[in-house]
Amino acid sequence: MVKSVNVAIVGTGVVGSAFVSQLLRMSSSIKYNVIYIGNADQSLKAPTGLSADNWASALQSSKTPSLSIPDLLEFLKEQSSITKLPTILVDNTSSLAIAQSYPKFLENKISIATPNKKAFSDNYSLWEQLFNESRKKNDTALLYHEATVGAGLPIIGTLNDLIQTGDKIIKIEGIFSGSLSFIFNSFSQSDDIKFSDIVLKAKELGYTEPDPRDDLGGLDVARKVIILARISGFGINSLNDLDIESLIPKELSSPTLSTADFLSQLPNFDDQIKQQKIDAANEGKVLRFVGSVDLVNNKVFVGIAKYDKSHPFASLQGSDNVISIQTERYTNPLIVQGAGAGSEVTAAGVLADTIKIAQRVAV
Ligand SMILES: NC(=O)C1=CN([C@@H]2O[C@H](COP(=O)(O)OP(=O)(O)OC[C@H]3O[C@@H](n4cnc5c(N)ncnc54)[C@H](OP(=O)(O)O)[C@@H]3O)[C@@H](O)[C@H]2O)C=CC1
Ligand SMILES: N[C@@H](CC=O)C(=O)O
Ligand code: NA
Repeated sequence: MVKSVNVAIVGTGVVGSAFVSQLLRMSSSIKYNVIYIGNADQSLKAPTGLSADNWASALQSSKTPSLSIPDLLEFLKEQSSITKLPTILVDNTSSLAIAQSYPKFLENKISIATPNKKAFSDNYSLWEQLFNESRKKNDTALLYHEATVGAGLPIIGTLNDLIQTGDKIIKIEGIFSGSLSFIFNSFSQSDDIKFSDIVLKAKELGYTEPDPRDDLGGLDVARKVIILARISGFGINSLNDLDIESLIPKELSSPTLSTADFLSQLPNFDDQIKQQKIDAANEGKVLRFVGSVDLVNNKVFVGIAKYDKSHPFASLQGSDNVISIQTERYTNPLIVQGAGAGSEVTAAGVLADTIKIAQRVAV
């Protein structure tokens, strides 16, 4: 008999759209029953006849408003009970409110796959609720978040495997931001290119967070570093505990400045960052935005560093991430490298998690 599972998707932006299309195109021995697709405004509830080609126009013309979080939970419980199938919630938003509601969904036997970093890098109390002993033993509701670090690259699964098999993590370091990688790689390749133009290009290509200041301010890298530290047993309490180096000019750091105003004023500061690049080049070096977690001394670093042109971090391409994991067994670090942002690779990471969950819960 064919096994089935319900899938509810929130967020249909860069990652969410690619996710829905990949899911609806995928051939699989498990049947994925899409019961909800919603963005901030509209939704499709219990849709029928969806395909990779028609779902976006169906959603765009839908008159059904998106459900609030409590209403979504009730709707998913009701659908699980009508269809007698387990449900997977795929959160493709960057919403903190949705992230904070994961414990409620999990308590109600709804599994979650997500690239949203907020639940895992916010206050430690939420992390504890999600990964405490009784949650670990609960195999009716699973929580997978591979795409929260390195997008689709196998980082979190690899780290969990190393730890569960008894290895001890010594140091994790690398380039964790696809957008900053793209920005710095492009920036170091030409003298004519303007910093603000590359930032716009990274946004157009879907590499940045919904607000690119989350990338430029180092917050996105800090969130990834916190996630890796916590998985490795270093329970950083909150983002406030980290010193984060920022690329946002002080003059544009007001939280009341809109994203559009920030982007339109950024060109005024192109010369400032260009000077940093020239200073590094005069030393024969390039600038890179890096993160590291030292698990021997319980120290983290999030900021700009200078590398020799011959260093592997200096020769990255496009939006590549490179993550080096040094452990007791891997004294020469284990290295994962590849695209660390972008719609297709990230959606594939979320879809792979959805499949892993479905393989365990589908009936
Ligand atoms: N882009 C990338 O390369 C990567 C992204 N990620 C993570 O993936 C997530 C999505 O990123 P991305 O697709 O780029 O972001 P986008 O801004 O393109 O998409 C976000 C989507 O979430 C929807 N949304 C926002 N708030 C709510 C809400 N309260 N309820 C329902 N829907 C909501 C938005 O709705 P609307 O369309 O109506 O505005 C939009 O469809 C983020 O958490 C990001 O950090 C992780 C790895 C890589
Ligand atoms: N904005 C992020 C997207 C993936 O997490 C990045 O630039 O890496
Ligand atoms: Na990943």
